[in-house]
Amino acid sequence: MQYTVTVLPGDGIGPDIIREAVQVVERVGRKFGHHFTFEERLIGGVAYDQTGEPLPQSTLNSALHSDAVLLGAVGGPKWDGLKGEERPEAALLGIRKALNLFANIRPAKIYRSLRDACPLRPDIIGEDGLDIVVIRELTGGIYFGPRKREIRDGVEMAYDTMLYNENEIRRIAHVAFQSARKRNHLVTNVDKANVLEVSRLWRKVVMEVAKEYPDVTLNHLYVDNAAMQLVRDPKQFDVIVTGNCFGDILSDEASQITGSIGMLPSASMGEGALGMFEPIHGSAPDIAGQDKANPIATILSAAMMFTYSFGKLEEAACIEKAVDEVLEAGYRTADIWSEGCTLVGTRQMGQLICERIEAI
Ligand SMILES: NC(=O)C1=CN([C@@H]2O[C@H](COP(=O)(O)OP(=O)(O)OC[C@H]3O[C@@H](n4cnc5c(N)ncnc54)[C@H](O)[C@@H]3O)[C@@H](O)[C@H]2O)C=CC1
Ligand SMILES: CC(C)CC(=O)C(=O)O
Ligand SMILES: [Mg+2]
Repeated sequence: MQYTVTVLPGDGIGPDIIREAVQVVERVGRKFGHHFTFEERLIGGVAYDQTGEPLPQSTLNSALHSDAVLLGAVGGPKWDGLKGEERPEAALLGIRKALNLFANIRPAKIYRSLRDACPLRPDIIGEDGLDIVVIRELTGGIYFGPRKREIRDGVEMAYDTMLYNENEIRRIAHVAFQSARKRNHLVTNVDKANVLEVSRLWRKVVMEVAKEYPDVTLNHLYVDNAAMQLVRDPKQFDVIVTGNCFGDILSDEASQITGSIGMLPSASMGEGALGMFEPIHGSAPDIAGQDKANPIATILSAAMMFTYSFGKLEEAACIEKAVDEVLEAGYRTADIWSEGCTLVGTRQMGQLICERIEAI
């Protein structure tokens, strides 16, 4: 097959990790007989520096006519002083909205070889490890509601608005229930319905959608309790469905259970096959350009691209198996390193995974 992929390295460690993910995609392409055209475009701080806007139209145009988008990360202290809409993060929100990628799928798995990197007691995780998925609504909620900063009566004030309509809630709820049907038939809805009106609507709509999935059990947790339960007993979860902000925070928390934020991939999908694939972490300016970043989250995001945008499950499984085998062989970037393992940099980790793909 022939695929066009828009590649958006972005800022900080973005170029470091994207370079490795692109090599992996090329290697899988050669192995399975696919041809890729990569269109590299600007996004984030680097785009602002070169064009005066963090999300140039040429980037959006490329994404819109591609089969998929592969993104590194955006942002960093260099751009922290910019106005809201000029900031690199605004570009990320903007491209998600422009492509209508409302469903952010964030799996959190513990690799057998990384049990030592999990900070929880071994009896909490048990022999069969952990495999949960956070389904985060991605184009609504407080990151997109009306906001303002102003001075009233000499006092500086600001507000953001958490806003959802029933259609936005219904479509993400369907994604969660359909996901649960392919997994362990359990959805945990996370909201703050004891306080927030928007959460009361959210919960009502999720309960309505649940009636269409009688084979799936639905639970509800308030987000503060959910944050606590994730580290107390993460195995009680299968699919977590939640809003944009809560999902952002809970998935970072879940990443620590798996060992490192450098391990967790994501897929952002809309109604069609076009998706954007990116690690859940940010641009990690503290380690950018130092060959220290873990590229696995981005490489696993590329695996999700094969599954969700191309429907190529064998190719995705090949990448996942290669990652597993490299970890089993004891190779670790610094964030997941432990005694007795071989410390490798970003490039070597990418290279090792490419070699395994060849060998599988
Ligand atoms: N999707 C995106 O592009 C996101 C961008 N950001 C932006 O990134 C910048 C930095 O944000 P932070 O809050 O520091 O979050 P971050 O996720 O970039 O970094 C948090 C910590 O995790 C480490 N880390 C992250 N990815 C890693 C990897 N692949 N390998 C090893 N260690 C890794 C970092 O070194 C840092 O200590 C900010 O400008 C923020 O707005 C934050 C989150 C998501
Ligand atoms: C701009 C932020 C919403 C990015 C982020 O933290 C994320 O999507 O995980
Ligand atoms: Mg985040």
